[in-house]
Amino acid sequence: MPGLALCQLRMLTSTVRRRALMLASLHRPGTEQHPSQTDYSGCRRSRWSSSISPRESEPLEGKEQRRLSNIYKGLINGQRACLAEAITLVESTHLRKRQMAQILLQKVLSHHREQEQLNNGKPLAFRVGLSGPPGAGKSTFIEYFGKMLTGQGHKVAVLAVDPSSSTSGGSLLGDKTRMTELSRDMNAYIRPSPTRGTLGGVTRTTNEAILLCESGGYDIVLVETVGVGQSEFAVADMVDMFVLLLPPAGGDELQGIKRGIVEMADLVTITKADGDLLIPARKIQAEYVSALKLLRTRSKTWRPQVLRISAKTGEGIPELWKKMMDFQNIMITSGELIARRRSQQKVWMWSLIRENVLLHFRNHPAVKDQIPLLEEQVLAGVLSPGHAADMLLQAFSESS
Ligand SMILES: Nc1nc2c(ncn2[C@@H]2O[C@H](COP(=O)(O)OP(=O)(O)OP(=O)(O)O)[C@@H](O)[C@H]2O)c(=O)[nH]1
Repeated sequence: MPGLALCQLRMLTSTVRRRALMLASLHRPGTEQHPSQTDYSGCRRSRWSSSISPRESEPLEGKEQRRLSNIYKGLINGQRACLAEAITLVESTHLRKRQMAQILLQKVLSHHREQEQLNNGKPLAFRVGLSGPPGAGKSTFIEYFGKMLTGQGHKVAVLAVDPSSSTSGGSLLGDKTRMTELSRDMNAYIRPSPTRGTLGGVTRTTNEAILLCESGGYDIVLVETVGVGQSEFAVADMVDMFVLLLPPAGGDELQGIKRGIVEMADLVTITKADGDLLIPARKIQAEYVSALKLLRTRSKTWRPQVLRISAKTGEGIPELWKKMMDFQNIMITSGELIARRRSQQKVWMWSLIRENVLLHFRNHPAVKDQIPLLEEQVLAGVLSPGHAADMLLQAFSESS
């Protein structure tokens, strides 16, 4: 390895170690710092202008410290306004706000771990992903289900991952007007999908929002996504249980459902099983029962099942909740739930790295101007994709 590269690697290793030690001390009980005391001023500025690491931050000003401190206190005391403010902070693309968000998240993580220890190591909340094609009946179901759960004394948060909102500028999912009753319930918190950002960015902020909701005392977190694009896979990677909602319609309407996503499902739920739709719902249920037998299972201890529900009559919904709790108990007892969460942390870290590295690459002066030209040549068939990628990567590595 050339001397310069070796030297850079050593510097990077020591920076990473220093930072890991600093964060570890933030997590250790008894060594937590108040957000306002967390000072990263001794750290150098990174060349990665797009990075969101607190390593880059200037010390917090007094008013920023007070703001973070108020948000944190309000959040852990269950104040919805503070939860909303905390999520707005993590969703912000403004660099300074992202830095503040990271400081808040460190503190929240530390609080979260303490609470889990007090809870005998058991998770504080049950994270459930809900996905299905447009019109499957997701919001009608969440409205009914959410009300049932708050009626039983739970606190329910509904978060949305909606890739279409980034392009359309409006959020389909989690929209409060879709769940009028639940949005008025003081024990429910509904957060629409952010209307800006890439899917990667939206999934990162959703992961962070889950943590914030849990710290705000919400013991059931429902993460809703529309069954298009890659968002269902992203959601399956951030929850304890992934539930697929399918309408009682076959053929064309279900063609968009990817086989891969059925494999991710811990439960398949056929919606609208009432009135004239009851017979088609039974038929679809039987089809999915047969199809699931052929698919490999994700868990060693849980076999996915197919249920029928109606959010209009409420039929099947208490049974669905019972199945969900069975799943949670089995997964906690077998240790799979904790293992799933741990591996999700790694997936999350790598997806963050991928997103940041790609952004850095695309914006790097050595390649930025070349990208449109090379893309054009690849599209015209003049240059092979492999050759174009090699040229860009070489230009990048030579200048880094
Ligand atoms: N009969 C019957 N109709 C239902 C039921 N649940 C939902 N619907 C109807 O199905 C349609 C779509 O329901 P939504 O809850 O808006 O579906 P969604 O999946 O949230 O739709 P998107 O917002 O497009 O993703 C509406 O007209 C609902 O009234 C049900 O249990 N029974």
